[in-house]
Amino acid sequence: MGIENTNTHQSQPHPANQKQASHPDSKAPDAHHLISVQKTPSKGLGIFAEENIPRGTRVIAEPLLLSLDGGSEDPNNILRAFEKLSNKEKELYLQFHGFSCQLRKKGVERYIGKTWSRLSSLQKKVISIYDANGFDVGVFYLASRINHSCIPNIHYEFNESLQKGTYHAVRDIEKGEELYLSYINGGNRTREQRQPKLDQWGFKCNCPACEDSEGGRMRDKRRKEMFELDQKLAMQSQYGTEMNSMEALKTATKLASIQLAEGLLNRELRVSYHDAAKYSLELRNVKMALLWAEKELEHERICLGEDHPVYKGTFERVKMLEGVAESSAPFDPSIIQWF
Ligand SMILES: C[S@@+](CC[C@H](N)C(=O)[O-])C[C@H]1O[C@@H](n2cnc3c(N)ncnc32)[C@H](O)[C@@H]1O
Repeated sequence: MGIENTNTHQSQPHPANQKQASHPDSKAPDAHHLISVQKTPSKGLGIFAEENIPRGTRVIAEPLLLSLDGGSEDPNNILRAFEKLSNKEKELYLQFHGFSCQLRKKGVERYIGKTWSRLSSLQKKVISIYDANGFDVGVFYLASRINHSCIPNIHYEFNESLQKGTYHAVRDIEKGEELYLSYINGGNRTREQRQPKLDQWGFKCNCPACEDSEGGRMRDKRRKEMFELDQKLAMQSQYGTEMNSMEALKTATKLASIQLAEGLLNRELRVSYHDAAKYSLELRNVKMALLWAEKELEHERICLGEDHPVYKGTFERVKMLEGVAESSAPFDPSIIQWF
């Protein structure tokens, strides 16, 4: 397959595709040999599967290229982080495409005390590259090339113990398919709620959940249903007054079943499994709680991997629940606090 770069080096492969020579962490225990960076028709560069990628594969595990110390709202943190990079790293960073929306530019002006137009062109470039490519803690050299879809096939999470971002396939991905992340927590949100958030990245999403077609409208109807279920669960978790435990359990399991049917296999599904385990325990049904907690654990194995601290925490909880399920001691309500 042809590999192209966006700008002046058309005849050169994208540096991230020169796997042995240029990847900043070529010893990473991941499967980045299964992917390549390519030009897309309308989204700039993107990442594509060069082979079939089975569900659960850790496609990328990479350290940050630019790591933020402090929040990204304050652009001074971004400028300071850039200054700390080596010349080679600065060169890699400056290859990215940048975009800052009007609202962001106003925020930058407040922090820096200068109008956007009076910033140096380097300052504007460094900030807008961060805005278009930063994934919560910084910018990744390879993974920041992954485009957005509201039905993503990849899950991103930062792994503190590895000090790397990990990117896992949440379903089987076929050779030739593009890899997608969700840039927002939009699984339980309608198109109208998602797009204003995506405006910050400067594009209109055209994924199957956003397209203006009968299929897109059906998906949106189900997102509306998911949003309502999610809101009920959020109120329940905050105030505990919305429903009784049985209704809350039914709400969580209904939400999980719609998420599964819609192919939403990311963070939101994990939360639904977790809620289902919690409300099963409130009903003092330890065996059912264990079944849901095992689903949560399996989901985390797929999305995060067994070396992630969150997976390890859930693993411990499952072990404790197994012990409780096997014990003949009376139910101890304090175990509900595990959730
Ligand atoms: C994290 S970067 C992704 C890589 C980028 N395409 C590139 O060429 O380097 C985010 C930028 O990619 C583009 N992008 C990502 N997802 C998109 C989508 N679904 N539709 C159109 N553009 C998208 C937007 O320009 C966005 O600001």
